[in-house]
Amino acid sequence: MSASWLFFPDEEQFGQAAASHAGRLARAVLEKHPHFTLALSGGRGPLPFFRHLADADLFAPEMWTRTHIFFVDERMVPPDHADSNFGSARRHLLDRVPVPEENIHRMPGELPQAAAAAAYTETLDGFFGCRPPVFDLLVLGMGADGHTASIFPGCSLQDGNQPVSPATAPGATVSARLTLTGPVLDAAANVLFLVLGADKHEPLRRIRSGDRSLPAGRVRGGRRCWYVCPPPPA
Ligand SMILES: O=C1O[C@H](COP(=O)(O)O)[C@@H](O)[C@H](O)[C@H]1O
Repeated sequence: MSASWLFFPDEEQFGQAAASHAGRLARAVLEKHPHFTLALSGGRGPLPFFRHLADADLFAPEMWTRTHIFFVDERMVPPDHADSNFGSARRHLLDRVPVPEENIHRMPGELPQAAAAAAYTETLDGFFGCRPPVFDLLVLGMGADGHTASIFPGCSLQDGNQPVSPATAPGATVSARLTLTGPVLDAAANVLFLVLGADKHEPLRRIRSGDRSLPAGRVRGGRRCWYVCPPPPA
C-alpha cells in the first residue's frame, strides 16, 4: 500500500491534524471492536500531537477508557528519568487524559535490557495473543539519520519472530534501548509518521524518491501517513 504525505507550516497545525487523524481512526475502530491500540514513540515529533490529543473535541473522553497505550521504543532508564519515552508521554499526554492506569503498558526501561525485552514480549503476547501483534495505530518518528523506533541505519529491523528487541543508539546520551521490531512495524493497521524539523528534509527526500536503505523508509505497515513540519523546500 502506498504512503500519503502531508506538509504543515507550523507545529500547531501539525499537532492538531495528527490528533484529529488519531481521533477519527479510534472512533472508527471502536465502532467495531472493544479496544483501540495505540503505540507511542518518544522524541520531539509527537509533542504537538500529544498537546492536541488531550483536546476532548478531537479525542472524546469516553474513547480513552477503551484505548490501550503501548510504546514503540524506550531508553534503559527508570520511568521518572528525564530521557524516558514513557515519562515524556506521561507528562505531555497521559496525565492530562482519562486513560485508565491499567490501559497503559510501558516498556520496563529500569530492567536489564534482555529481561526488559522478555517482559515486554510477554505483555504483548498476553494482550494480543498473536505474533506479530497488530496495532490499530503506530505513531513513529524519524531521526535526522533516518532511524525510526530504535532501529538505526545499519541495523536489522528483524530479530527472528521476536516483537521486541534490545537495541543500541550510536552516540546517543542513553544508547541502550528497547524497540519494537520490523515485523511489528510492518503488521500495524495504520502508521502515522510525525516528522518535525528541517534537519529531516534530506532523509525525507531520499525516502520519497524510493530509497529503502534508511530504516524509516523500510516500514511497510498498513495505511502509512507521513506528517511533516516544516514543509521541505520545493
Ligand atoms: O531516539 C528517538 O528518536 C526518534 C525521533 O525523535 P525526534 O526527536 O527526532 O522526533 C523517536 O521516534 C524515537 O522514539 C526516539 O527514541
